[in-house]
Amino acid sequence: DLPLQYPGVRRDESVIDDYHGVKIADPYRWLEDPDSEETKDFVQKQVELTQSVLKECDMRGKLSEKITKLFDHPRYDPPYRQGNKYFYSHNTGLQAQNVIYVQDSLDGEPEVLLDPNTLSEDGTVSLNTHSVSEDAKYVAYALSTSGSDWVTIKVMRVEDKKIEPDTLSWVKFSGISWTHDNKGFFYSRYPAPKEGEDIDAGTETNANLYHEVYYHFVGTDQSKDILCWKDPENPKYLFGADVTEDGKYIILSITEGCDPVNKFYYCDMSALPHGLEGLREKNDLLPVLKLIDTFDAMYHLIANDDNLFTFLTNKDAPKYKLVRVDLKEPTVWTDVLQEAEKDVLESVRAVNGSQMIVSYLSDVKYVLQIRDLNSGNLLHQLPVDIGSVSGISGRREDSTAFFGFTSFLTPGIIYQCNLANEIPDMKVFREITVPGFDRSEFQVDQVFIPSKDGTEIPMFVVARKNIPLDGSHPCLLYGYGGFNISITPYFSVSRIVLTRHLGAVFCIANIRGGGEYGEEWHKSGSLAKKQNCFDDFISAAEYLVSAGYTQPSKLCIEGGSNGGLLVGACINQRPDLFGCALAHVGVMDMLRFHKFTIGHAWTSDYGCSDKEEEFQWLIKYSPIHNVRRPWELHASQPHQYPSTMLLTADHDDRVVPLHTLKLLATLQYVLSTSLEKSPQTNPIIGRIECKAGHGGGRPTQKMIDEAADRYSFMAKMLDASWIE
Ligand SMILES: O=C(NCC(=O)N1CCC[C@H]1C(=O)O)OCc1ccccc1
Repeated sequence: DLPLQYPGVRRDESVIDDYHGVKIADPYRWLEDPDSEETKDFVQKQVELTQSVLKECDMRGKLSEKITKLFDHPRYDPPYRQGNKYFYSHNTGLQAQNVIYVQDSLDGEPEVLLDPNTLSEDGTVSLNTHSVSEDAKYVAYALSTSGSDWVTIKVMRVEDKKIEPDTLSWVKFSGISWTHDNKGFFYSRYPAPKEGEDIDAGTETNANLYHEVYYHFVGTDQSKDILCWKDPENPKYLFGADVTEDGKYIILSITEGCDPVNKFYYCDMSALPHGLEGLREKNDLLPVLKLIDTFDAMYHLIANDDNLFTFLTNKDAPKYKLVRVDLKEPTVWTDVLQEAEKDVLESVRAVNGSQMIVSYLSDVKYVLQIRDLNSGNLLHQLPVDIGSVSGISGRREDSTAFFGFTSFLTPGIIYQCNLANEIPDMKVFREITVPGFDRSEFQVDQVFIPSKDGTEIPMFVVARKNIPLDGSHPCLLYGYGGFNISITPYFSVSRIVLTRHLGAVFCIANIRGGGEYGEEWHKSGSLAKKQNCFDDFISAAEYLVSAGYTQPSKLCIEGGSNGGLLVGACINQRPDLFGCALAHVGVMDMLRFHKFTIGHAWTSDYGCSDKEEEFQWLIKYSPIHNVRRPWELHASQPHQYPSTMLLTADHDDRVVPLHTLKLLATLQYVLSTSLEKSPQTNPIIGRIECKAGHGGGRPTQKMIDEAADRYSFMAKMLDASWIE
């Protein structure tokens, strides 16, 4: 087939930056302005080009139908108790957004409490977070529009569902934490942008700086909120304020990036002679005590008994451990639960008086235990399959805990764990079933493959049972590799459809940079060692070919955000190894990412081009700076780039769309010139969604439409055939 005709795009050769003496051109700098007519025109032309390619992807209809059908099953999150009521999130199947229900008891008649579907015609208003007051009289909730990170907090009375006038704006990266007098809650926000209300929040790119903590009194105007914390000397800092489970302390966690490290300040509420109102009169900040005032480790409060505080930490423990301190003797720390030999202490939930539910990550699978909170001693092992545990709910005053379980072939099970008995009994509280899904048709394997430097990389392989390893199967290899995030088994409707109807092999490579083996694993895939992520992913791809699962022309790589960077870097480094590449909302300009919205927080994994040594790391793999005509890469056997779809959305203010637009323009330009030497017939296209963001809060129909687009593109490019 003929090479695609790409839109002619202006290159401004006059934009040359000087990085520590190295001149770097940035001809598509003008694409960084989302509001310019020229950028809008660029986007429009790319949307039209992509539509013309998708029209030829004839599996789109069938994929959309199968994904819709399989997705149309009831889904629940584990319930949690607050006051004398229970709350849970539920979706009947195809609702745009999940709905929050309230019950008077676990088997009481559920009532709709918060239904975001009533807040917009197209389902683009989503519930970002919510928090019920201690007495369950109020629920405060944060709404996001079009998937932006900006949220507006509202308050509703639980009893009669009356929405209070309270409206809190310019909230971002915020929790909601109520004081136990139920008068109000702490939240975090940024100063209102100087251009005021008229921006289309989520489409702007300016940096988020000067985070602040406020306290809001229910029934008052936001202008009356109490400023509790800010730090103008450190504009990058992010703050989170929480009230302890006993209601006695306000804790303030301070981070300056995405590393698992934080400062930990606290304030004994009884030390506030006139309560929080007192702060307003004196125009003071919260009178905190600084327990931890460095960023050399993470301190996550698990429980306190008055001034005895128990923390989950990675201090001298890259696989995490539990420590305890008496606030009255802040230099004396004792170990409650030592760092494990191999497993990562992933989460701890204090429940049932002085017990705790402890979850470990063991070779990327969850292990669940009940331990004694005071001694750390093991009490019981809870039997869970290979998969992921989520949403552990339960408190110290509860003897019942709930948690969710999911895996590649398990849509979802909610377990109820009664801890009152000597032997805790785990029973199925709810099981999600998916009509038309027969798990016996599939199998899941976990393999460990050597990377370039010999490091063993775990990889999950999901396929139909007993496929012949004859290299004939379309294969989708997914990866992330950063920010201490572990990609553990989860039920994915779209991947099940691909495995069932295209005979695809779906693989997740747990490459370095993630949290799968703790902080060492994270660090060995970041900063100067970021190339390890790409080497690991390339090794995983080579294994899938050499083991006979697939062949390069049938291999598709996929990743989102930091995983989009992974895909962008890998097609530059090994264009010969893949037949297709799908990069969602990728970080593609590694020299400028820190200038936009919250990008400055990612220097903890990437470094920053403002520093010479770090510039040298970044320029070597930055996707937009390393696009080469394959002939330049391998004159002997020039291999064109894989068919590539870059995806982004206009309200993505986590990873701003300019990254994707600049890479799209660069690829289309470089790969469509000197075709005689480096033929490029594989299409390079962009899918640019409107009224959508980084991914969170996307309504069901938009998720299905995007999956149908990208996987029908993949099916076409891998020349896959449909299996009824
Ligand atoms: O930026 C992130 N998270 C990292 C993130 O979203 N990243 C990191 C790289 C690109 C993108 C992604 O992979 O989703 O979240 C905002 C935040 C909140 C509180 C403290 C620090 C930061």
